[in-house]
Amino acid sequence: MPLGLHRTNSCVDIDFTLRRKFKRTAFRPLQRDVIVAALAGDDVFVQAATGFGKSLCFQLPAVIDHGITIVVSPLLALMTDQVNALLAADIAAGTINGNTLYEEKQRLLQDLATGHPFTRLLYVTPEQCASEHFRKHLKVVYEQKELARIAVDEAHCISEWGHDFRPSFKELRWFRDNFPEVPIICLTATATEQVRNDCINILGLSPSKLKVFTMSTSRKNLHYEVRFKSDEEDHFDDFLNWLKGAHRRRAENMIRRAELKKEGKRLDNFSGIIYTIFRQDCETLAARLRHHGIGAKPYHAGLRNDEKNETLQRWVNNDKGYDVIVATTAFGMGIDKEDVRFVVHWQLPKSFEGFYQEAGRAGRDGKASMCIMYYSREDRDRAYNRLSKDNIKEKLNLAARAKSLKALVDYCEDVETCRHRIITKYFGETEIPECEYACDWHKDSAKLKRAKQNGLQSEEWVSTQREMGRYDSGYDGYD
Ligand SMILES: Nc1ncnc2c1ncn2[C@@H]1O[C@H](COP(=O)(O)OP(=O)(O)OP(=O)(O)O)[C@@H](O)[C@H]1O
Repeated sequence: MPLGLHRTNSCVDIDFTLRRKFKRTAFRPLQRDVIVAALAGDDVFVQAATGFGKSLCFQLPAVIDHGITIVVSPLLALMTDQVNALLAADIAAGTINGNTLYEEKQRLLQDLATGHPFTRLLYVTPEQCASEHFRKHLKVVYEQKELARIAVDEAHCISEWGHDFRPSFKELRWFRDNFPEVPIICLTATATEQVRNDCINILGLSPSKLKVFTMSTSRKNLHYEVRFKSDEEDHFDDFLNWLKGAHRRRAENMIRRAELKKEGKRLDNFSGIIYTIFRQDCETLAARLRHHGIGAKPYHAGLRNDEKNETLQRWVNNDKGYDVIVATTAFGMGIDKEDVRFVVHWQLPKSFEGFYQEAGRAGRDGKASMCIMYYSREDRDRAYNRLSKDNIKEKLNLAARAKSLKALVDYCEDVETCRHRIITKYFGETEIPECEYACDWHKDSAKLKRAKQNGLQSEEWVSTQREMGRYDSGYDGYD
């Protein structure tokens, strides 16, 4: 007899659980269908925009179903954040990762060893899943028919064609090989068709029982804009003017003013993230902004853990002095702060998907938010340069990464197309996304063309400078 669970759930429970446990009044489009498929025991592949609400797609079934759900994620911040939120909702959840205290880890392992765990959702890293000790415990749970489901978050990490390939994700195939009846749900915001196929094949999702849900990657409340620059000028003033302008407009808008007052919010609490590539930029840029009265703080891997935690917490709480975080890549992934009003890329990031995910930290409450990319041809060349150096170190998926970077450069250089359209097309969508003046091209295409003409150095100038060795890569490693 197969060791899978006997499923007797009825859809009637779903709305009740949504309201009672998750304190939400209605599902977002397709969330219900995903949850119904998961509860029916199907394998599920979900691709949906950043901020769509993918977590609910495995959390709600985990609460309804009998047994434990193992959630595999590469993002430590996400695990802690989600576990805390679940515990606050009185749902038994835990995480085992590199930061878990010894006692807590032992408690969770003992819970598994009973075969009938009390924990409903256990968040683990892919590395943890590869440990023999952990696997032994999971087998006990499986034999007791208490292993409800495996959820693989950020599933694109499985594919060598993904922007964030992690070899440890490939080992997750072990679940299907050892627990063939236990359904798997995998979720991502960023998968091209190739990445999607890789996820399905590598995890061994069964074609006969697989439900694929792909939703548009489009986020219509995000306003995308590219601002052109060159090495010859500092774009700090351009950004400062934009930010001060946003503060001013808030102050002048009587209705908004009254709303903020009622909510007890500061006028200058215009929360945002600036992504930079270099640690040094985080420090200097944050200091320059502070000098101009902006509450800005740096965040990078060179800071102490307690400093980073304090900065993150105070930014999430909207404390004065913590409005803008100047961070190296990947800051905020897994942090569910809903009122981020802008995300700025100070330089060209290293992949299209990385750009999309980082920009996607903005406007998770559905309100209009800005995503500004500062682009120069010198930055473009430096990005290609770093790519080749990274590859010397890692020897990993160079072709995929070069393709992704090229797509991002094309996005920046394109002054003939809606930005939302470029993004959805990259992810293989054919439908034209809605864009109501939510990109620089739709707002004023002639102005955009002029800005490119005036703002970028010509290719000839860039190549001459390169040949003369006038700029180096400034590269000291990503965080
Ligand atoms: N049905 C719903 N009604 C209201 N809010 C919801 C609903 N579903 C999810 N949310 C909220 O939406 C926010 C985003 O959800 P979640 O963190 O799961 O996004 P995500 O799809 O994983 O995005 P990302 O890929 O960017 O991490 C959360 O605050 C979550 O509580």
